Amino acid sequence: MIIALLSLSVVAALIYKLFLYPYFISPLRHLPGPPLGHPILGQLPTLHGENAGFIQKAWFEKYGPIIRVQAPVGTEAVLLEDPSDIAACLDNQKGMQKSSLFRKIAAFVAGNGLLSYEDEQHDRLRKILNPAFSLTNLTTQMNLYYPEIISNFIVALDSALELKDTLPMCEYLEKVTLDILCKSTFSYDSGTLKNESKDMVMAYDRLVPLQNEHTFAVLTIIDMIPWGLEILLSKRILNVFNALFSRFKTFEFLAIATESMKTIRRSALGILAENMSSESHGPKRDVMSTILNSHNAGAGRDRLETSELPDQVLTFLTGGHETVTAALSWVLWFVATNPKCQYRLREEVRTVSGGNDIEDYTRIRDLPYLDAVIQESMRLLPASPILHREVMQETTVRGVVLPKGTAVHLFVRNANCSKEIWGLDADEFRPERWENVPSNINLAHAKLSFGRGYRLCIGRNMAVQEMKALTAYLAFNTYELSPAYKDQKIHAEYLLTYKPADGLPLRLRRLEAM
Ligand code: HEM
Repeated sequence: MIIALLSLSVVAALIYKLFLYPYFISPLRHLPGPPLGHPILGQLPTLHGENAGFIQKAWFEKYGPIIRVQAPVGTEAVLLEDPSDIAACLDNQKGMQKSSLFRKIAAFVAGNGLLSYEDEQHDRLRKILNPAFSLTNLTTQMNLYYPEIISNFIVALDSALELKDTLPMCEYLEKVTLDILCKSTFSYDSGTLKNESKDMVMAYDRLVPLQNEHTFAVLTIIDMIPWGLEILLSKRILNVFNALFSRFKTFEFLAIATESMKTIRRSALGILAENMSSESHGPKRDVMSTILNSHNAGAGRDRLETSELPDQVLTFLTGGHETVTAALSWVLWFVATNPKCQYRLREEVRTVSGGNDIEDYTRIRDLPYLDAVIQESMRLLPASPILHREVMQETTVRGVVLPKGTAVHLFVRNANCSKEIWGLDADEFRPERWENVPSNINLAHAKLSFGRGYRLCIGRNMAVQEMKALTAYLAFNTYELSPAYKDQKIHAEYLLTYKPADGLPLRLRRLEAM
């Protein structure tokens, strides 16, 4: 009898969620939008994938700048693509916050930090961490890896090129960006380019592939059960049931992630303890050492607890590695497929290089065409093409009242390609557009690839600096890049970052010494 009643309530709840609510009750049901899609998954399969952002372009063209779609299991999402709407949402700290599902997942894979916190916790941490990313500190951090790690990259490419002329560029970029990130954020030699097997790097390598559709599907479904995700991802449950999880394919990722995170936290604590010791601490100027200095000097709320430190390392790894790799991959793609741009870039870099390398980074930093190429690549193919928000307090967008709890997807990639801002050739790669930006263009709306507002990417300057250094010094000063095969097209995938799905094979030819 009880089982029959339970089954009946589940069926009734499903009918309500999947049919009654979206078609007859939802206050957003009158908003234009595509058909509700798959009864369980809704439009989820079209929201992610190879052409994230652009596949929905047709929807925006057909239904207007604010549309409603069905997300999994009866949940709804509102999609926005207009740059000023997106900017307003990102500025609206009280009304909209980062989606709670994303924050729970971020807490699981990156610990307690900027990616998972909101409100006071976020404001406090941001205030403590901001100074470590100041422009003065960035220049010092640059000296920690430039040009040494970049030279290691050249060596790795050169030795691979002895065997073949086409290389999977993402593999090499992932290595060099991890080495750079570890060095500049906590003075750690991760040794990835040299294929050294370090515990922390191996653990991180096991963590990255878990960012896949399976993981997101399982976590999204469990999040639909009240407190489901909070309980499942609590430290106690993960520790006690680890062995059990590893026996089931569906939950295996939980066991792998838990073990990897433990190793990363343990290693990070060891490295930070060493950095804190008096003799090594003084001269170090990496991000974590700067934070540790204020940690030692600060008091009360302005001081990070020692227990909070390893999670900052995890946050920087999660926020700053895959994103830079993805963004750099697209720069290489555009340059390889635009010979004129490559020629001009090389000519510009030559003006500041002596011989085969550029020892002084400050000479690269201000090169206008290099800057334009990076901006243009990040405009067209941003590493984070969609930002996810959840309405916290009833909010009005374009005259539409969005009730608390509504999921809002902000299509940054579409906004970046606004014809109103950039004109009819907005979808084309044309770095020259950045050299003379008309004064009527609102740059604050034209540059959303690092987000905006209180959650604006904390590592944006570090990322651009690194991208400029690698682009100028490595690829174009010494190599000629071209597609790996005739009619090569972009094969991309999007989950947390938008990146090449095929590893970005490119042909490289070493140029004669200049
Ligand atoms: C090209 C490379 C990068 C891109 C495209 C990128 C993009 C973004 C975007 C769009 C956001 C805002 C997310 C939102 O509002 O939901 C963000 C936030 C963040 N990024 Fe980046 N990022 C990059 C590099 C980095 C680097 C190098 C680091 C650290 C070393 C980093 C650390 C973070 C952190 C911690 C946040 C959260 C900030 C907060 O909520 O206060 N990112 N990033």
